[in-house]
Amino acid sequence: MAQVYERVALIGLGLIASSMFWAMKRSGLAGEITGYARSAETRDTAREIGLCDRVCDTMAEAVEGADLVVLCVPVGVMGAVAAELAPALKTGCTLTDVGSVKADVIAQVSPHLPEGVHFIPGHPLAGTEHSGPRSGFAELFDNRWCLLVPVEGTAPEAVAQLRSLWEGMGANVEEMDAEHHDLVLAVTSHTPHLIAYTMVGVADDLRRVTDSEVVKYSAAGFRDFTRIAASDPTMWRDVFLSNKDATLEILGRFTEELFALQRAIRRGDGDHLHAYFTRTRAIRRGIIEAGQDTAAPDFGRSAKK
Ligand SMILES: NC(=O)c1ccc[n+]([C@@H]2O[C@H](COP(=O)([O-])OP(=O)(O)OC[C@H]3O[C@@H](n4cnc5c(N)ncnc54)[C@H](O)[C@@H]3O)[C@@H](O)[C@H]2O)c1
Ligand SMILES: O=C(O)C(=O)C[C@]1(C(=O)O)C=C[C@@H](O)C=C1
Repeated sequence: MAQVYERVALIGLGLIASSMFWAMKRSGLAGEITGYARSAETRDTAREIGLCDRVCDTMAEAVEGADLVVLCVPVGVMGAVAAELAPALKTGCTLTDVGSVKADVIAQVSPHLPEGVHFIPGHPLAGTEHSGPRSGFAELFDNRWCLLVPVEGTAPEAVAQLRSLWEGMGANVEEMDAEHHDLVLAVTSHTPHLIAYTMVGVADDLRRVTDSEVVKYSAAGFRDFTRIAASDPTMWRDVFLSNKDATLEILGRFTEELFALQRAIRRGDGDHLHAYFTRTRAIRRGIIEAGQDTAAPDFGRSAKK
């Protein structure tokens, strides 16, 4: 595949940045890829494992001369990071991010950007419960969605170039507006994570009553919850604070449905339960038929942590 950008800078060297690096290298999508991480330990690890062509000790050095700069940090610090690197951005470059929330990131980052920089927020719908520079892999984005959220007036050529990069990394690209993105993700990703965190917390409380039986007899459904609830605490704290309104809206609806199911159980209303589960089963089948069963490919990584 042809090169899409001559110079790319990755800011924050965790799961998503490292996966982008390996995916770009797999298909020769970038000439030189520089990287910056806040901690010296992460920079040392990156150098040790060959993550990035050049690992820089300052953000300005990493960004200097880059045609594409990708913010791969938790959503709560996007604004501060953008403010720090803005003076070093090359005129005409594209700045994007991979954050899980879009409206708040746009509000944080936009005020810091100089004229002549194309800001195109993005979000790959792909991840795992692992984090850090060693957790990335080239196949992470294969056949996954990447949502781009261009702000009004963005040059179409800049959007097309970023789209080519994501397609080259294996993703299917769609454009969406920020508010819609945040509501959809509150339903499909953010609230499910909160429910998983809660369920594992409840089981942990119960463990005190049942000794270690929760772990010993953990069934497949609960184990899936524990995988999700093992996700990075900083990332997810920021997601909920950042996507507050949409998450609260979906949680409100969730609570209403939960109460209705609770009442059906108390009243012995099997018809209600059966009809509800029949409806949800059809949704799962629809996802599989559409080829969107999003179980993350493991590639042996679960053994790594
Ligand atoms: N993990 C997922 O499943 C997933 C999927 C899609 C998008 N995202 C989004 O991608 C972004 C990165 O997530 P990740 O999973 O790669 O996280 P990660 O924890 O693996 O990596 C985050 C990196 O950001 C660095 N960082 C943290 N605070 C910083 C600061 N103030 N200044 C500079 N660097 C800082 C960390 O040191 C780390 O290197 C987040 O915004 C997240 O919402 C995550
Ligand atoms: O597979 C996982 O572990 C994920 O949680 C990935 C997942 C999600 O599907 O909810 C998590 C957050 C992102 O912003 C995008 C993807």
